[in-house]
Amino acid sequence: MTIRVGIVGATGYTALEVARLLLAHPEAELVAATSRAEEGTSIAEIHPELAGRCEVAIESLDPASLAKKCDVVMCCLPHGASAETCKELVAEGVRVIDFSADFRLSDQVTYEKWYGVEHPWPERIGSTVYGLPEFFAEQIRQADLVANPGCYPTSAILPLAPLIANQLIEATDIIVDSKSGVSGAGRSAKVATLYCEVNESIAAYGVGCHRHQPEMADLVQRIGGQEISLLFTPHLTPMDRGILSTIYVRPRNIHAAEVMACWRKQYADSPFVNAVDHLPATKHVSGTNYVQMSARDAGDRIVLVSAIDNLTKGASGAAIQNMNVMFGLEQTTGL
Ligand SMILES: NC(=O)C1=CN([C@@H]2O[C@H](COP(=O)(O)OP(=O)(O)OC[C@H]3O[C@@H](n4cnc5c(N)ncnc54)[C@H](OP(=O)(O)O)[C@@H]3O)[C@@H](O)[C@H]2O)C=CC1
Ligand SMILES: CC(=O)N[C@@H](CCC(=O)OP(=O)(O)O)C(=O)O
Repeated sequence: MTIRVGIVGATGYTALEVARLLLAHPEAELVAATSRAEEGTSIAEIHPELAGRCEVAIESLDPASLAKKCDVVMCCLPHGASAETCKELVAEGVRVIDFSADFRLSDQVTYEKWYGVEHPWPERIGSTVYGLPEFFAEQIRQADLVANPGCYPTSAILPLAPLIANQLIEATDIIVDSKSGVSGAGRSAKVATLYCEVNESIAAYGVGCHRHQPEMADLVQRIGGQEISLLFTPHLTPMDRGILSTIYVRPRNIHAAEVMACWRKQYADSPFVNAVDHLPATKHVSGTNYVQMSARDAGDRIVLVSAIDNLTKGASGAAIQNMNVMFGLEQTTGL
């Protein structure tokens, strides 16, 4: 059986990456795509990279019709707008992978504090599986709705969670310093992502108030089983894609070698997580679904470095990995 996939929000960057990955997937096919602005065109007209390879028409969103055509829908909308659409799609009986942050957190109070809006479907906050198959594959397999992880959180949770779970580092002294390519900000026009703003420049943003800070802390706590506090600072860098996170932790009588050993044991059966001896760079994982991470002793700290591609393991590759789990395929199929 071929898995029939639909994309909502087909004009964006993550949608393009889903379509690109589906072209190489042996068990799944893109059958429908929707957009508010580009109804009546085709996905190849909007994304010329796909010309001659993918001629799916773009239609306006009708949840009932999409549910009839699809086994799973990739909902590639911004947070806020996404929850409402996910609710309608799930009500129509189709399985949904939500790319936004709307269902990732454990509780409504934290969501409304950090996102500044009322949640349209609060019953599903805290009862939607977080789409990180490295830890939640069993729940993902059964799910009607999967909350695909945030890009920065993926780069921090994978290195940190096993170290907290095994009590190898101090839980209240963690600094996550991340750099992202500009595609992380999406395709819609914003002054902050104009060429002259980002070219030849690196800037911090969201200092002390970025909404991925509670997501990282929440998930590391849930997986690690103890309360943590962390400080997260993102930076925008003049690259198309990629995230590099440098994470400063305080060891509890261990060295970097024990961190590497812990990761290798934890992720022995996780095909996309690689503890590597070299210091990872975004180029090492570009266009792939891999996470590379490494650890170094540095005075009274250990420094962890992780690299992912924000559009692949940070979004669309992770969604395909989740889809594979939901439909009983190997996690690596098509990736
Ligand atoms: N870019 C990345 O690296 C990552 C993105 N994500 C998340 O994935 C989702 C998609 O991201 P990305 O593809 O980059 O975003 P884009 O901005 O590139 O695309 C989002 C699409 O959603 C549609 N849209 C925008 N606003 C609304 C709205 N108010 N109501 C309905 N539809 C709307 C637009 O399509 P149209 O106007 O044609 O309808 C747009 O093309 C977001 O939630 C993002 O936060 C998660 C991890 C990484
Ligand atoms: C570079 C850049 O702007 N990155 C985005 C995060 C990427 C993302 O899409 O996060 P969500 O899925 O949680 O929305 C940001 O900082 O908001």
